[in-house]
Amino acid sequence: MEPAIKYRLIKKEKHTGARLGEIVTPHGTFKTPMFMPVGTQASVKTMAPEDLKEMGAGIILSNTYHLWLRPGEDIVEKAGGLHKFMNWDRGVLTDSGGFQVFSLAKLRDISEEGVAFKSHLNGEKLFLSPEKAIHVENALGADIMMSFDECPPFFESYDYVKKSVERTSRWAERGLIAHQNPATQGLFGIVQGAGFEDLRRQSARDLVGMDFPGYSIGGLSVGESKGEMNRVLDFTTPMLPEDKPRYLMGVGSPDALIDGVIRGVDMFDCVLPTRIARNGTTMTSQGRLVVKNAKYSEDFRPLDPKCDCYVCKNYTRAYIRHLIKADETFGIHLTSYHNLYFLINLMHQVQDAIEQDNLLEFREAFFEEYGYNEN
Ligand SMILES: NCc1cc(CSc2ccccc2)c2nc(N)[nH]c(=O)c2c1
Repeated sequence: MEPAIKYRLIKKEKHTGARLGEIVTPHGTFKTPMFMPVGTQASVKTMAPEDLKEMGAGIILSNTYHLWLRPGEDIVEKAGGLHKFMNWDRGVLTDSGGFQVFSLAKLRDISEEGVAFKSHLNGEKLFLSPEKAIHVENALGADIMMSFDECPPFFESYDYVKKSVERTSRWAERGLIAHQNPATQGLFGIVQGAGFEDLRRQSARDLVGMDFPGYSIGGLSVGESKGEMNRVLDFTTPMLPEDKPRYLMGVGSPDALIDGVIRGVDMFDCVLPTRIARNGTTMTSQGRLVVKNAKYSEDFRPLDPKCDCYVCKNYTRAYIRHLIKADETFGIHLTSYHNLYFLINLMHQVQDAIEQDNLLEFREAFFEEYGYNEN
Protein backbone atom coordinates (compact mmCIF):
# COMPACT_ATOMS: atom_id res chain seq x y z
CA MET A 1 0.00 0.00 0.00
CA GLU A 2 1.21 3.54 -0.86
CA PRO A 3 2.16 5.33 2.42
CA ALA A 4 0.34 8.61 3.15
CA ILE A 5 3.63 10.43 3.77
CA LYS A 6 6.79 10.22 1.68
CA TYR A 7 10.07 12.07 2.13
CA ARG A 8 12.47 12.84 -0.70
CA LEU A 9 16.05 13.78 0.24
CA ILE A 10 17.13 16.29 -2.44
CA LYS A 11 20.57 17.35 -1.21
CA LYS A 12 22.85 17.08 1.83
CA GLU A 13 24.74 20.26 2.77
CA LYS A 14 28.46 19.67 2.35
CA HIS A 15 29.75 20.87 5.74
CA THR A 16 26.90 20.01 8.17
CA GLY A 17 24.14 17.45 8.79
CA ALA A 18 21.60 19.74 7.09
CA ARG A 19 19.32 18.34 4.34
CA LEU A 20 17.22 19.88 1.61
CA GLY A 21 14.15 17.69 1.06
CA GLU A 22 10.47 17.42 0.20
CA ILE A 23 7.67 15.94 2.26
CA VAL A 24 4.83 14.56 0.14
CA THR A 25 1.40 14.54 1.83
CA PRO A 26 -2.18 13.93 0.60
CA HIS A 27 -2.61 17.74 0.76
CA GLY A 28 0.48 18.81 -1.10
CA THR A 29 4.27 18.55 -1.32
CA PHE A 30 6.33 20.90 0.84
CA LYS A 31 10.04 21.72 0.85
CA THR A 32 12.07 21.15 3.99
CA PRO A 33 13.51 22.44 6.27
CA MET A 34 10.19 24.02 7.21
CA PHE A 35 8.53 25.92 10.06
CA MET A 36 4.94 24.90 10.86
CA PRO A 37 2.55 27.44 12.47
CA VAL A 38 0.64 26.13 15.49
CA GLY A 39 -3.16 26.37 15.47
CA THR A 40 -3.92 24.60 18.76
CA GLN A 41 -7.72 24.93 18.61
CA ALA A 42 -8.07 24.60 14.82
CA SER A 43 -7.03 28.21 14.24
CA VAL A 44 -3.61 29.85 13.97
CA LYS A 45 -4.51 32.76 16.22
CA THR A 46 -5.82 35.78 14.20
CA MET A 47 -4.75 34.21 10.89
CA ALA A 48 -7.17 33.44 8.02
CA PRO A 49 -6.20 30.59 5.66
CA GLU A 50 -5.53 33.23 2.99
CA ASP A 51 -3.00 34.93 5.28
CA LEU A 52 -1.27 31.59 5.94
CA LYS A 53 -1.07 30.82 2.21
CA GLU A 54 0.21 34.32 1.43
CA MET A 55 3.03 33.93 3.98
CA GLY A 56 3.99 30.53 2.54
CA ALA A 57 2.75 28.17 5.27
CA GLY A 58 2.55 24.54 4.09
CA ILE A 59 1.67 22.42 7.13
CA ILE A 60 -0.16 23.81 10.19
CA LEU A 61 -0.59 22.10 13.56
CA SER A 62 -3.59 21.39 15.75
CA ASN A 63 -4.01 19.74 19.10
CA THR A 64 -5.78 16.44 19.74
CA TYR A 65 -6.12 17.18 23.47
CA HIS A 66 -7.83 20.54 22.94
CA LEU A 67 -10.11 19.43 20.09
CA TRP A 68 -11.12 16.22 21.89
CA LEU A 69 -12.23 18.29 24.87
CA ARG A 70 -13.78 21.01 22.71
CA PRO A 71 -15.70 20.78 20.34
CA GLY A 72 -15.16 16.98 20.40
CA GLU A 73 -13.66 14.83 17.64
CA ASP A 74 -17.13 13.66 16.53
CA ILE A 75 -18.14 17.20 15.52
CA VAL A 76 -14.91 17.69 13.53
CA GLU A 77 -15.43 14.27 11.91
CA LYS A 78 -19.02 15.19 10.96
CA ALA A 79 -17.67 18.42 9.43
CA GLY A 80 -15.52 16.24 7.15
CA GLY A 81 -12.32 16.48 9.20
CA LEU A 82 -10.01 19.34 10.17
CA HIS A 83 -9.23 20.47 6.61
CA LYS A 84 -12.92 21.08 5.87
CA PHE A 85 -13.65 22.40 9.37
CA MET A 86 -10.84 25.01 9.09
CA ASN A 87 -11.20 25.60 5.34
CA TRP A 88 -7.48 24.72 4.98
CA ASP A 89 -6.50 22.61 1.93
CA ARG A 90 -2.78 22.24 2.63
CA GLY A 91 -1.08 20.08 5.28
CA VAL A 92 -2.28 19.45 8.83
CA LEU A 93 -0.37 17.74 11.65
CA THR A 94 -1.84 16.82 15.05
CA ASP A 95 -0.08 16.04 18.29
CA SER A 96 -1.32 13.01 20.26
CA GLY A 97 -2.39 14.80 23.43
CA GLY A 98 -0.12 13.23 26.04
CA PHE A 99 2.18 16.21 26.21
CA GLN A 100 -0.76 18.59 26.64
CA VAL A 101 -2.24 16.44 29.44
CA PHE A 102 1.02 16.90 31.35
CA SER A 103 1.32 20.59 30.57
CA LEU A 104 -2.33 21.61 31.05
CA ALA A 105 -4.46 19.13 32.99
CA LYS A 106 -4.75 18.87 36.76
CA LEU A 107 -4.36 15.73 38.84
CA ARG A 108 -3.09 13.23 36.34
CA ASP A 109 -2.08 9.62 36.91
CA ILE A 110 0.02 7.71 34.42
CA SER A 111 -0.14 3.91 34.06
CA GLU A 112 0.60 1.26 31.43
CA GLU A 113 -2.95 1.76 30.14
CA GLY A 114 -2.59 5.52 29.63
CA VAL A 115 -3.16 8.80 31.52
CA ALA A 116 -6.06 9.60 33.84
CA PHE A 117 -6.60 13.34 34.40
CA LYS A 118 -9.09 16.11 35.06
CA SER A 119 -10.07 18.40 32.20
CA HIS A 120 -8.50 21.88 32.46
CA LEU A 121 -11.83 23.24 31.19
CA ASN A 122 -14.38 21.79 33.62
CA GLY A 123 -12.55 19.36 35.91
CA GLU A 124 -14.25 16.33 34.28
CA LYS A 125 -12.39 13.03 34.90
CA LEU A 126 -10.97 11.76 31.61
CA PHE A 127 -8.69 8.98 30.38
CA LEU A 128 -6.38 9.10 27.38
CA SER A 129 -4.86 5.86 26.10
CA PRO A 130 -2.78 5.26 22.96
CA GLU A 131 -5.88 3.76 21.33
CA LYS A 132 -8.08 6.73 22.25
CA ALA A 133 -5.48 9.26 21.07
CA ILE A 134 -5.12 7.50 17.69
CA HIS A 135 -8.92 7.22 17.39
CA VAL A 136 -9.27 11.00 17.93
CA GLU A 137 -6.44 11.75 15.45
CA ASN A 138 -8.10 9.46 12.89
CA ALA A 139 -11.39 11.37 13.39
CA LEU A 140 -9.63 14.76 13.02
CA GLY A 141 -8.13 13.54 9.74
CA ALA A 142 -4.68 15.19 9.90
CA ASP A 143 -2.17 14.23 7.20
CA ILE A 144 0.47 13.62 9.88
CA MET A 145 -0.38 12.17 13.30
CA MET A 146 1.80 11.73 16.38
CA SER A 147 2.08 8.55 18.43
CA PHE A 148 0.97 8.72 22.06
CA ASP A 149 4.05 9.34 24.19
CA GLU A 150 5.23 10.51 27.57
CA CYS A 151 7.56 13.51 27.59
CA PRO A 152 9.55 12.97 30.82
CA PRO A 153 11.09 16.01 32.56
CA PHE A 154 14.59 16.52 31.11
CA PHE A 155 16.23 16.26 34.54
CA GLU A 156 14.34 13.13 35.68
CA SER A 157 16.36 10.14 36.97
CA TYR A 158 17.85 7.61 34.55
CA ASP A 159 15.66 4.82 35.95
CA TYR A 160 12.46 6.85 35.51
CA VAL A 161 13.36 7.89 31.94
CA LYS A 162 14.31 4.29 31.03
CA LYS A 163 10.93 2.98 32.20
CA SER A 164 9.18 5.88 30.45
CA VAL A 165 10.98 5.24 27.13
CA GLU A 166 10.08 1.54 27.26
CA ARG A 167 6.42 2.38 27.93
CA THR A 168 6.40 5.00 25.15
CA SER A 169 7.68 2.31 22.76
CA ARG A 170 4.89 -0.07 23.85
CA TRP A 171 2.37 2.78 23.42
CA ALA A 172 3.72 3.44 19.91
CA GLU A 173 3.15 -0.22 19.00
CA ARG A 174 -0.42 -0.06 20.36
CA GLY A 175 -1.00 3.12 18.34
CA LEU A 176 0.15 1.45 15.11
CA ILE A 177 -2.32 -1.38 15.71
CA ALA A 178 -5.18 1.06 16.49
CA HIS A 179 -4.45 3.29 13.45
CA GLN A 180 -7.38 3.03 11.03
CA ASN A 181 -6.21 5.13 8.04
CA PRO A 182 -2.49 4.48 7.28
CA ALA A 183 -3.14 5.09 3.55
CA THR A 184 -4.23 8.71 4.11
CA GLN A 185 -2.72 9.63 7.48
CA GLY A 186 0.98 9.17 8.24
CA LEU A 187 1.76 8.22 11.86
CA PHE A 188 5.13 9.38 13.28
CA GLY A 189 6.96 7.71 16.16
CA ILE A 190 8.30 10.08 18.85
CA VAL A 191 11.83 9.48 20.14
CA GLN A 192 12.26 10.15 23.83
CA GLY A 193 15.07 9.53 26.35
CA ALA A 194 15.73 12.99 27.85
CA GLY A 195 19.51 13.67 27.84
CA PHE A 196 20.65 10.03 28.02
CA GLU A 197 22.37 8.83 24.81
CA ASP A 198 21.74 5.13 25.45
CA LEU A 199 18.03 5.73 26.18
CA ARG A 200 17.68 7.87 23.03
CA ARG A 201 19.33 4.98 21.15
CA GLN A 202 16.95 2.45 22.72
CA SER A 203 13.94 4.63 21.85
CA ALA A 204 15.13 5.22 18.27
CA ARG A 205 15.91 1.51 17.77
CA ASP A 206 12.47 0.47 19.03
CA LEU A 207 10.63 2.98 16.81
CA VAL A 208 12.75 2.51 13.67
CA GLY A 209 12.02 -1.20 14.05
CA MET A 210 8.31 -0.35 13.70
CA ASP A 211 9.04 1.42 10.39
CA PHE A 212 7.16 4.70 10.83
CA PRO A 213 6.98 7.08 7.80
CA GLY A 214 8.59 9.82 9.91
CA TYR A 215 10.13 10.41 13.33
CA SER A 216 9.62 13.18 15.86
CA ILE A 217 12.22 14.11 18.45
CA GLY A 218 10.34 14.80 21.66
CA GLY A 219 11.42 15.64 25.17
CA LEU A 220 13.50 18.67 24.18
CA SER A 221 12.97 22.39 24.70
CA VAL A 222 11.49 21.50 28.09
CA GLY A 223 13.77 23.67 30.22
CA GLU A 224 17.22 22.36 29.28
CA SER A 225 19.87 24.74 27.92
CA LYS A 226 20.35 25.23 24.17
CA GLY A 227 23.74 23.58 24.54
CA GLU A 228 22.11 20.52 26.10
CA MET A 229 19.47 20.41 23.35
CA ASN A 230 22.16 20.57 20.66
CA ARG A 231 24.19 17.88 22.45
CA VAL A 232 21.19 15.54 22.40
CA LEU A 233 20.44 16.34 18.75
CA ASP A 234 24.08 15.66 17.82
CA PHE A 235 23.71 11.99 18.76
CA THR A 236 19.98 11.48 18.15
CA THR A 237 19.39 12.51 14.51
CA PRO A 238 22.09 10.11 13.19
CA MET A 239 20.12 7.28 14.84
CA LEU A 240 17.20 7.98 12.50
CA PRO A 241 16.86 6.82 8.86
CA GLU A 242 18.10 9.37 6.29
CA ASP A 243 15.13 8.70 3.98
CA LYS A 244 12.49 9.71 6.56
CA PRO A 245 11.62 13.23 7.86
CA ARG A 246 12.76 14.34 11.32
CA TYR A 247 10.49 16.69 13.29
CA LEU A 248 11.80 18.49 16.37
CA MET A 249 8.74 19.19 18.53
CA GLY A 250 8.00 22.56 20.07
CA VAL A 251 11.23 24.30 19.08
CA GLY A 252 11.06 27.63 17.41
CA SER A 253 13.52 30.42 18.28
CA PRO A 254 15.50 31.50 15.18
CA ASP A 255 18.85 30.25 16.54
CA ALA A 256 17.35 26.89 17.62
CA LEU A 257 15.84 26.39 14.14
CA ILE A 258 19.16 27.04 12.40
CA ASP A 259 21.09 24.84 14.85
CA GLY A 260 18.46 22.10 14.51
CA VAL A 261 18.73 22.15 10.71
CA ILE A 262 22.53 21.89 10.98
CA ARG A 263 21.98 18.72 13.04
CA GLY A 264 19.66 17.12 10.50
CA VAL A 265 16.19 18.28 11.56
CA ASP A 266 13.65 18.90 8.78
CA MET A 267 10.46 20.14 10.52
CA PHE A 268 9.82 22.54 13.40
CA ASP A 269 6.87 24.03 15.23
CA CYS A 270 6.52 26.46 18.12
CA VAL A 271 3.88 28.74 19.65
CA LEU A 272 6.58 31.42 20.19
CA PRO A 273 5.84 33.64 17.13
CA THR A 274 2.13 34.09 17.89
CA ARG A 275 2.61 34.04 21.68
CA ILE A 276 5.14 36.90 21.82
CA ALA A 277 3.16 38.79 19.14
CA ARG A 278 0.26 39.10 21.56
CA ASN A 279 2.31 41.38 23.81
CA GLY A 280 3.78 43.33 20.91
CA THR A 281 7.15 41.56 20.66
CA THR A 282 8.39 40.94 17.14
CA MET A 283 11.31 39.10 15.54
CA THR A 284 13.42 41.14 13.13
CA SER A 285 16.74 40.55 11.36
CA GLN A 286 18.29 42.86 13.97
CA GLY A 287 16.86 40.88 16.89
CA ARG A 288 13.68 41.24 18.93
CA LEU A 289 11.78 44.55 18.70
CA VAL A 290 9.12 45.33 21.33
CA VAL A 291 6.99 47.57 19.14
CA LYS A 292 4.79 48.85 22.00
CA ASN A 293 7.79 50.67 23.49
CA ALA A 294 7.35 54.49 23.54
CA LYS A 295 10.46 55.00 21.40
CA TYR A 296 8.51 53.73 18.37
CA SER A 297 5.60 56.18 18.75
CA GLU A 298 6.87 58.30 15.79
CA ASP A 299 8.92 55.63 14.04
CA PHE A 300 7.45 55.36 10.52
CA ARG A 301 9.75 52.52 9.39
CA PRO A 302 8.49 48.93 8.94
CA LEU A 303 8.98 46.43 11.79
CA ASP A 304 11.96 45.06 9.84
CA PRO A 305 13.37 47.17 6.97
CA LYS A 306 14.83 43.97 5.47
CA CYS A 307 11.52 42.07 5.53
CA ASP A 308 9.34 41.81 2.40
CA CYS A 309 6.19 40.54 4.15
CA TYR A 310 2.74 42.14 3.66
CA VAL A 311 2.97 43.83 7.08
CA CYS A 312 6.42 45.34 6.51
CA LYS A 313 5.39 46.54 3.05
CA ASN A 314 2.25 48.34 4.28
CA TYR A 315 2.48 49.32 7.95
CA THR A 316 4.81 51.22 10.28
CA ARG A 317 6.08 50.66 13.80
CA ALA A 318 4.18 53.79 14.92
CA TYR A 319 0.86 52.48 13.58
CA ILE A 320 1.33 48.96 14.99
CA ARG A 321 2.41 50.41 18.35
CA HIS A 322 -0.73 52.55 18.41
CA LEU A 323 -2.97 49.55 17.69
CA ILE A 324 -1.33 47.41 20.40
CA LYS A 325 -1.57 50.22 22.98
CA ALA A 326 -5.20 50.84 21.98
CA ASP A 327 -6.00 47.13 22.32
CA GLU A 328 -7.02 46.99 18.65
CA THR A 329 -6.88 43.29 17.68
CA PHE A 330 -5.67 44.25 14.21
CA GLY A 331 -2.38 45.12 15.90
CA ILE A 332 -1.93 41.55 17.12
CA HIS A 333 -2.88 40.29 13.66
CA LEU A 334 -0.03 42.36 12.19
CA THR A 335 2.63 41.31 14.74
CA SER A 336 1.52 37.64 14.50
CA TYR A 337 1.58 37.68 10.69
CA HIS A 338 5.08 39.20 10.61
CA ASN A 339 6.51 36.80 13.22
CA LEU A 340 5.15 33.73 11.44
CA TYR A 341 6.46 35.04 8.11
CA PHE A 342 9.85 35.69 9.73
CA LEU A 343 10.31 32.03 10.69
CA ILE A 344 8.80 30.59 7.49
CA ASN A 345 11.04 32.89 5.46
CA LEU A 346 14.06 32.04 7.62
CA MET A 347 13.60 28.39 6.59
CA HIS A 348 13.45 29.46 2.92
CA GLN A 349 16.77 31.29 3.38
CA VAL A 350 18.20 28.18 5.08
CA GLN A 351 17.04 26.05 2.12
CA ASP A 352 18.99 28.39 -0.19
CA ALA A 353 22.06 28.14 2.05
CA ILE A 354 21.90 24.33 1.90
CA GLU A 355 21.63 24.55 -1.88
CA GLN A 356 24.77 26.74 -1.94
CA ASP A 357 26.65 24.70 0.74
CA ASN A 358 27.18 27.85 2.83
CA LEU A 359 24.86 27.22 5.79
CA LEU A 360 27.61 27.87 8.37
CA GLU A 361 28.40 31.25 6.79
CA PHE A 362 24.67 32.03 6.75
CA ARG A 363 24.46 31.07 10.45
CA GLU A 364 27.38 33.30 11.35
CA ALA A 365 25.96 36.34 9.48
CA PHE A 366 22.43 35.77 10.83
CA PHE A 367 23.62 35.36 14.45
CA GLU A 368 25.82 38.45 14.17
CA GLU A 369 22.98 40.64 12.84
CA TYR A 370 20.31 39.19 15.16
CA GLY A 371 22.59 39.78 18.13
CA TYR A 372 23.05 36.19 19.27
CA ASN A 373 26.32 35.58 21.11
CA GLU A 374 27.76 32.10 21.51
CA ASN A 375 28.27 32.13 25.28
N1 LIG B 1 8.29 21.57 24.12
C1 LIG B 1 8.61 20.39 23.49
C2 LIG B 1 7.50 19.47 23.13
C3 LIG B 1 6.33 19.93 22.53
C4 LIG B 1 5.34 19.05 22.16
C5 LIG B 1 4.08 19.59 21.49
S1 LIG B 1 4.38 19.77 19.75
C6 LIG B 1 2.85 20.22 19.12
C7 LIG B 1 2.11 21.24 19.68
C8 LIG B 1 0.89 21.57 19.13
C9 LIG B 1 0.38 20.88 18.04
C10 LIG B 1 1.13 19.86 17.48
C11 LIG B 1 2.38 19.52 18.00
C12 LIG B 1 5.51 17.65 22.39
N2 LIG B 1 4.54 16.76 22.01
C13 LIG B 1 4.73 15.45 22.26
N3 LIG B 1 3.79 14.56 21.87
N4 LIG B 1 5.85 14.96 22.84
C14 LIG B 1 6.85 15.77 23.24
O1 LIG B 1 7.86 15.30 23.79
C15 LIG B 1 6.71 17.20 23.01
C16 LIG B 1 7.70 18.11 23.37
